[in-house]
Amino acid sequence: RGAKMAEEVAERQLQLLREEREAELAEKRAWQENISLKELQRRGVCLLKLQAANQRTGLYGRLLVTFQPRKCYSDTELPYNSFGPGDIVGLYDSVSQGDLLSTGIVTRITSKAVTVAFEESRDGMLSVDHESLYRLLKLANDITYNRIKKALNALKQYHSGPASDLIDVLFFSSDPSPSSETKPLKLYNDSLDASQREAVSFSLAQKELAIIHGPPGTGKTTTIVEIILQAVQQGLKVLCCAPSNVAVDNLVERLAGYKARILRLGHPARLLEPIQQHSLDAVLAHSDSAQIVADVRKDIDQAFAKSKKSQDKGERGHFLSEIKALRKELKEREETAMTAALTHANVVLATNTGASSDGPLKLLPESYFDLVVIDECAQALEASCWIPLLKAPKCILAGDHKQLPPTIISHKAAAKGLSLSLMERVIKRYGEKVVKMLTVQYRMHEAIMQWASSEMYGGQLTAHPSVAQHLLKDLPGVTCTEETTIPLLLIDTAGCGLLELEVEDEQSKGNPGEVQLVGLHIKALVDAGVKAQDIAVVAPYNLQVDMLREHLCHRYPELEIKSVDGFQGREKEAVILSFVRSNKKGEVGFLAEDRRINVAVTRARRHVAIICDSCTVGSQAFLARLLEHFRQHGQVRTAFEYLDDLVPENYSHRGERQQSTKAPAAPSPKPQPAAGKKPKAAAAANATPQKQEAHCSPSTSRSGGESPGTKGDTNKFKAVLEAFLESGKTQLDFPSSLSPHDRMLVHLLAEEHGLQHVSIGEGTDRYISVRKKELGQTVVAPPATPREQQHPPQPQDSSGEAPAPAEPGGRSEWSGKVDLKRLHLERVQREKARREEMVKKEQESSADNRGSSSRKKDKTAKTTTDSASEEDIDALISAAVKTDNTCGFPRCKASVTTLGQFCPHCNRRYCLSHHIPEVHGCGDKAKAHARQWISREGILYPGSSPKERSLDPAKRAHLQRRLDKKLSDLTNQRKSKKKGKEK
Ligand SMILES: Nc1ncnc2c1ncn2[C@@H]1O[C@H](COP(=O)(O)OP(=O)(O)OP(=O)(O)O)[C@@H](O)[C@H]1O
Ligand SMILES: [Zn+2]
Ligand SMILES: [Zn+2]
Repeated sequence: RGAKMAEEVAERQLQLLREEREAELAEKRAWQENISLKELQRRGVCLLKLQAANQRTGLYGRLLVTFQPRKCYSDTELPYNSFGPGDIVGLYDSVSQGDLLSTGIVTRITSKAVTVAFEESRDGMLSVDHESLYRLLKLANDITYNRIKKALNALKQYHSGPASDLIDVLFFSSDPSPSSETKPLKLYNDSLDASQREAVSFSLAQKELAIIHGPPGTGKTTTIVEIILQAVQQGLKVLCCAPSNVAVDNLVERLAGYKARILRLGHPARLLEPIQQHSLDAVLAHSDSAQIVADVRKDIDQAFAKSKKSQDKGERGHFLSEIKALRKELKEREETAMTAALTHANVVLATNTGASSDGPLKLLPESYFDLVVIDECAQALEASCWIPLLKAPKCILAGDHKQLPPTIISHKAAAKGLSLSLMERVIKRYGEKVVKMLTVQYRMHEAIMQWASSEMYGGQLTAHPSVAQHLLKDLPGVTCTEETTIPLLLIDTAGCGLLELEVEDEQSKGNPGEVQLVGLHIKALVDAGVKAQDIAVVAPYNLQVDMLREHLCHRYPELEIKSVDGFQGREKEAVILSFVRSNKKGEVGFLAEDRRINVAVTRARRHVAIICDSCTVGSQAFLARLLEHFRQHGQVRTAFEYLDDLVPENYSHRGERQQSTKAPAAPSPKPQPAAGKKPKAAAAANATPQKQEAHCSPSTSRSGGESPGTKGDTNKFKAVLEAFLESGKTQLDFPSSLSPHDRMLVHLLAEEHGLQHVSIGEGTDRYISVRKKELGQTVVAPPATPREQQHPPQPQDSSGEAPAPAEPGGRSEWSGKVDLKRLHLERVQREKARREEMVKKEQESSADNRGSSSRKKDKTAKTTTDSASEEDIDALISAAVKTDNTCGFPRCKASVTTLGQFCPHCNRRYCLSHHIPEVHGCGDKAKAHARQWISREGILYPGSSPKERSLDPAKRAHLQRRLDKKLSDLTNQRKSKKKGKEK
């Protein structure tokens, strides 16, 4: 029955592969026909204008030619390309129109040269001269296809052989045999954790099949290496494969560290010595017969050179037949040496296709191997796994089927099951019986891991203590900033009008606004000392990847910018994700694949920043939960904080209009059609809270010019509020369908009209409620929403003197002028001052050692205790001002009588270089305040600071005064700065 099933599956796989092959060929054809060579080069699949730098004879008598860019300049590098070892390329004459000279395999690629191995062509010798220009084009890889096809045909006809029992188990015709008893193991690596140890002994004890499920960072390779070493110890011969050269090299490198006798077949992707020395080429070069083989090759090269020089046809023919004879001799000698190398090794490593029987493995007997190990099995086509699987009675599959499956060009073939990996197929059937999952991860900060764990891995992951709390700030050379001390950051563009580009192609989406935000966040990280090489920018769409590269590559050459799919298997200290999608329909396209998001997030070790439109992206439940996780456990910022020229006129009233002619290359969103706005205004007029999907059509305009939609909204809300003021009602609830931006408008207008307002409810249920103020009384938020805060605006004189007592219910003077942009500016300033301070501190510290600063220290200490005990803040301030007219910062002697700034958090005055809260130690308080404030604006969700609880009214008023004071100070500061600029 197993044979029957195997036959069916093999037949079906063959059919799907044919479809896939067709799709691949069609794609390559389309490239060649419709796309210019330049464009192909830009896409990395073509290299133009190459010169042959050198040629020699390699393994199997193949001609190895190294190509370099034309030597116009001394130090030319190859352009960006996606060529890799094992790729099939076509060699073309650069001048003539597309003459295919030969096809070959890339064997090596560096930044400056690519080496291609050309098979012996039927009609004699390929001749490459050193003057002409050539181009290389990646071709559909028919070697891979043919090898897979061959393996499937072999599977179809498999009657008896080493893999018979395994085939039965993998096609469910017989259950896995009970596992054997094993002695306790003596581990090679005794730092393995419990789950890894369990996986090792389980794998060794199983008869036919074991699966190791290794979630991100759980040491899957570490575990496999131990299993292989143990198997070798037991005298087994192991064939170890993976779908990609990179994954194979990874195993080679790790096994080499244990001095195992290993042999790497095929073309290592990496040129590192520890890997190269185990390649078949290198092993043969060191073998006994190496000298003879080398001599024969030299003879071939000489005969070849002579044949080229010779004019006489007969003479040339003579050389060519000599070469033929020499090649035959070479082949025999090489095969003898290869067989010796293969049998000497205990572990043979190759890609799945590299394990094909048309390669060196044909030299070994059929039942040679005892165990096949396939790493990254969830990323391999099942069909490709059958190439190695037919060679042994037992297999161990390792991988993570919760990450992305193999890339498949034909959507149809994928849908019909081609993308279902062997690993997933078998797990679906046998489950626990054959799987062990690794559960301790050594990569991510706990907060990053937690989401992936609960969404994808049944909540079973734990973070190893060595990584559980690690942050960017813990890296050498990185200073503490807001950005380097948080593992999760969500930069939300909801309501900011940063729409995705309108491109027809579902595959290529871009978002210039997000590109900008990525750039700003990178700058913040790099300024804090994070190395660009420790940062990755990951986007799900290639167009966005291109745009990000264009914008960022020259500034940060070390920065890696990749698609999610291209970053699988990798990790970085900091990962910035640009989700791209921002549209009214809530379309998320590619993002709807949970596994893609899982991969994207779990690349990060210490910091993940997601830049997205929470409105669009949040329309998908899985993504909504991701964003919610960030709100709960991370920090949330709005894009308004970053982009100065994004703040539309309505956010900053009275002549503070942004003249943002310097707006970056971004699509100017089309003005919203008035009709689209009507329902919202009508809903607002109805003024009944409705539970419906948050309506979040981006209603702001990037341009500083007229934005009819926004203006219209302002006027409508204004009218609604004015009607309410004249009515006898005391409370007006706006519907929850208002976008965050609209809530903000209402907020600002309410302030202008001296109305109190609260935002109530969570997420999409959130709505804003406006109330008339009763003099001398504070309206308290409904008890159901303890986190909510009113925003009673307090007028403050802004002279920098001690603040006047609060006047509840007074009309706000500054309300309209406050905007989120200010919070951003504030933060920028804080960070700047903080850095300057660090430098200064270093300089001061030496001087301090001898100087007597004790007098000053006493004073500071006194003020601290005062501030801690005093309740009457105003009294305290005047006292402090009287007793101390030098800066409150330890060791600073600057006078603050005229130029000081008051810190509302610690109630002290500081000189201009120390007044920033972060500089003198009030950073956390200031941050909490800023966040709270954003939350209250309704532009963001209140989850950003979950610890903030409802305060009693007195304390709240007190805090409010401090905040107000700070903000008015900042306003003044900005005003004076502006004046300064104008001069
Ligand atoms: N038992 C362990 N104790 C300490 N560190 C470990 C342990 N196991 C793995 N690690 C560390 O975790 C990191 C990832 O391990 P490894 O390279 O084996 O995983 P991988 O399988 O390549 O990655 P992934 O699990 O993401 O596929 C490495 O830095 C490794 O040193
Ligand atoms: Zn302070
Ligand atoms: Zn100072």
